[in-house]
Amino acid sequence: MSQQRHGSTPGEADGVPAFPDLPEATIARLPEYLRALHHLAETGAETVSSEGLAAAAGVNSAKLRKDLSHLGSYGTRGVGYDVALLVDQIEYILGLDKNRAVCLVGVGNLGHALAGYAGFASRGFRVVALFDADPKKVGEQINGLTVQHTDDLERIAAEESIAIGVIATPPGTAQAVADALVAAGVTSILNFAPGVLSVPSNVDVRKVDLAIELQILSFHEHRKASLTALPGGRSAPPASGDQEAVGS
Ligand SMILES: NC(=O)c1ccc[n+]([C@@H]2O[C@H](COP(=O)([O-])OP(=O)(O)OC[C@H]3O[C@@H](n4cnc5c(N)ncnc54)[C@H](O)[C@@H]3O)[C@@H](O)[C@H]2O)c1
Repeated sequence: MSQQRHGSTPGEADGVPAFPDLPEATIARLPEYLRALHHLAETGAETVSSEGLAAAAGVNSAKLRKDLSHLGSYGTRGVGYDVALLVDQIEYILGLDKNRAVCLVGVGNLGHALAGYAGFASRGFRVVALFDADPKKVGEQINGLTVQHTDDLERIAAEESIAIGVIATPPGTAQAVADALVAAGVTSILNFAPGVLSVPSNVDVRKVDLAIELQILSFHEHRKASLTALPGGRSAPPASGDQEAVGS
């Protein structure tokens, strides 16, 4: 089966619905495929085999083929996947062609690092506003943006059509910040503060917690050490999916 041609809307051909209902795990892997594809495109590659792309993305090739089949992408036998076409398809599904406006709330240690990170723009996101509740932070310039007071969040969110809010405030204030973002019309939240946020059903929340990732790695360390300590010195087998992102 062949891939769709450039310029067509992904998902309209081959009986694939215009907007496929993707498993969460597939959605989580699409950005990895995209990163690998961008790298391949930079090196001049026009096509890539499923094995090559799977290796570059750090997943197994059967999983990759299944994921891409959800997009109606099957590659061409003996040729593989068209790199530029697959980039178009994945960017379309992820909505990255929209160049969405993002705001950041909480410009402390973490917030400074996030606000100064150039990688958001190169991956299709415009960080358009920075907010903090501390008057001493208001007015500070970071990466061409001026930190604004959270009192102005609702007005600026409307003016800038902000769709995604990033929370980098202390955990004790994260719920109030989430409430303010929701009241301002923000419907997606990336939360760096530890804890669970309560939001309406139309709002999507993703959380990032490096301490959880470290705890998972700690489990693997613990498991390896306990297996090595078994009588007979049995060595620990690799855990399945060791090389893949947690949650993929
Ligand atoms: N997810 C991760 O892996 C990870 C890593 C580091 C830190 N964190 C979390 O990120 C958050 C920020 O950490 P930090 O070290 O940058 O803290 P910080 O104290 O340096 O910065 C917090 C900022 O939030 C502001 N703030 C407080 N209440 C606010 C409110 N209601 N509205 C707007 N701004 C408000 C403060 O004025 C301050 O500028 C914490 O919740 C921390 O636990 C998460």
